[in-house]
Amino acid sequence: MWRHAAARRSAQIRRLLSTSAPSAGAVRGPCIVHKRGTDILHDPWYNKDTAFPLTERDRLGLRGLLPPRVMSFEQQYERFINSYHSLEHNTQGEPDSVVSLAKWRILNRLHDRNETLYYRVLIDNIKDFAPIIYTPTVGLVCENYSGLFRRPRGMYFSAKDKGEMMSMIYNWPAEKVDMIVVTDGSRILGLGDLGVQGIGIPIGKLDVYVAAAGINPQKVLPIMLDVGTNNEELLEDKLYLGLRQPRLEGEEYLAVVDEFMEAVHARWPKAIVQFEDFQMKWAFETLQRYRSRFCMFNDDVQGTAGVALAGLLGAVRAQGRPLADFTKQKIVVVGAGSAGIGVLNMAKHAMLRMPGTHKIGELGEGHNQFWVLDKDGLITKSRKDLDPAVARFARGYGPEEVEDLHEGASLVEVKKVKPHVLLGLSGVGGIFNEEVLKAMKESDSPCPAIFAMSNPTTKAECTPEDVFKHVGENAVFASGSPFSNVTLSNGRKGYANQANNMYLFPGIGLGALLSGARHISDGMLHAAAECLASYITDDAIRKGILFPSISSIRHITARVGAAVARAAVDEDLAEGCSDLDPRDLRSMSESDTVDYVARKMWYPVYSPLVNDK
Ligand SMILES: NC(=O)C1=CN([C@@H]2O[C@H](COP(=O)(O)OP(=O)(O)OC[C@H]3O[C@@H](n4cnc5c(N)ncnc54)[C@H](O)[C@@H]3O)[C@@H](O)[C@H]2O)C=CC1
Ligand SMILES: CC(=O)C(=O)O
Ligand SMILES: [Mg+2]
Repeated sequence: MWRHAAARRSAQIRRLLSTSAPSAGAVRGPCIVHKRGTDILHDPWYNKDTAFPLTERDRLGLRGLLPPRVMSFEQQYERFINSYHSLEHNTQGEPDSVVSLAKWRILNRLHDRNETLYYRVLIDNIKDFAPIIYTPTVGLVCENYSGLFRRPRGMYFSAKDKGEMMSMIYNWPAEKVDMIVVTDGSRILGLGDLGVQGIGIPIGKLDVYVAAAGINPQKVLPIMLDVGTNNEELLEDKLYLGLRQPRLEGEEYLAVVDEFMEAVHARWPKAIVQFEDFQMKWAFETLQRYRSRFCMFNDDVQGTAGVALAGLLGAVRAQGRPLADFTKQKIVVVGAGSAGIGVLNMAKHAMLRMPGTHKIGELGEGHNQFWVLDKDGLITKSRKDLDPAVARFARGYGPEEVEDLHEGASLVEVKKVKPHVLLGLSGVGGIFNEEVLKAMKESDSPCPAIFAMSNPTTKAECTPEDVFKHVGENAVFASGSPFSNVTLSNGRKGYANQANNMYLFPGIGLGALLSGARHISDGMLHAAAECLASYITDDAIRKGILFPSISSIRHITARVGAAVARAAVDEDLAEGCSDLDPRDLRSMSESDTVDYVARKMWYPVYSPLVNDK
């Protein structure tokens, strides 16, 4: 009996692994369009521009609406890339912001016109285009969004829509939505409150979801919750497109978010909701409020934490030490906001469960390898009105502390600690100045790690050039936004790693989706972080490479997604999805799970819009 069930299950797994392989025809399915003529040309999902074959032109009422020559997808692709390169050539010498916005416009126009071509060029050139659709350019786009706005993308729920959201959600045209990224615009990257203009962030994050996790773009939904803004400049700007009122606070604010979450859940109960760029108090409050009721996570708190943990473990390996020595690393974290506290919590948790720690939990709550600073300097227990989330990491400065430090000590004073790692999530550009970096020369690590994780580029705590010059060529470096590698004095490369939550959030979302997780647990998030940490080889680490290249993002995401899905199964949180029973997932080997996840990824190809016969 048992043997029959096992045989049936392995046959089912073979079927899953063989039938869902991406191939030109299978990827989009035989979608037969009901639209005709210009309605098709104006629908970016169906539009093929000059690549409509003659049969489709005849049968879909397109004859005469296009120039006569039929171009191939490859020719269209080449034409776009050539025009992109011409734009690069023609804007040489212009200020960076002008060039970046021009690049964003040309990509955005393609996105509006032809999604298949757009996502193909994005996937194939992710390393070059990520800085345009994502950080840093997306920050510039948000800052200028009211002026750049041409046509809407995603949905907008405002404080004025109270009581209407349950019906409004049905205005979204797609029947199924898998992935939602929502913001209230209150802390956009390190740029502060940008109100409704923050919609650029959910759009950019979901583009990364499509490119990295192969989420079908018809099933993603960027959302702005416009509860007002406290940005005076925007409130006075006549062109500002959001509500011109101060932000809702307290229960009024939560009532809007509650209603939105209920509406989403009512229409798409299995959709994953990613909270993005909420100011700290609401980031934590909403996470606690919703995480066990809905399948949601906060990327800034939880995604960032996993990426930083992978970097911190990489820094231990770079020193040639065993991973268990992580518990002895001295880590200075600058910024005690949603991201900084998220990182501290996860790193602390990882220390407590480090293999090699003789007894799980032997380090105990009192074990504190962290020195945390915020805008008022070093945080100690004598700080008044300390948020309980931060209090866990406050230094006591009782007799057990060796360094002569005090409440509010500056970053330069904290050098007495001789930290192994200096990690910035402060949103303050250049705060790791020459003096601070030179102090890191005294680090107890043979290769001090400097993580300047704030975004966008202007807010990075320092540059890789500064690090290799002032800390030394033995340092390792990572930043939230991309920088170029540096040529060191001996001709070697000084690696400018990118430590951005884009390495994890697509896999967290995809793993949760494919496993049909009821909610996203700490175990699933740890599995994601550990998977990323183990992706890099010892050889690469020795060279100072702590994170893989963004070019491998699909491969990384397949692995992370599989790790997350398997963790969901282990914790009995997986309910499966359309073609997958959680028991199938349980019987898959690790590599079969990775294959399965990779095969479920959407890949952009033109599919036939009419039946052959
Ligand atoms: N690389 C990545 O993947 C991610 C990067 N970030 C970046 O991290 C930054 C912070 O984000 P959140 O924590 O959400 O913001 P937040 O506003 O919640 O926290 C900022 C923290 O920095 C502190 N701070 C401000 N000025 C300071 C100074 N001069 N010295 C020391 N600390 C100072 C504040 O007191 C606060 O504790 C942003 O720039 C954001 O773009 C956030 C998430 C992911
Ligand atoms: C990367 C990201 O999520 C942030 O800077 O907020
Ligand atoms: Mg963010």
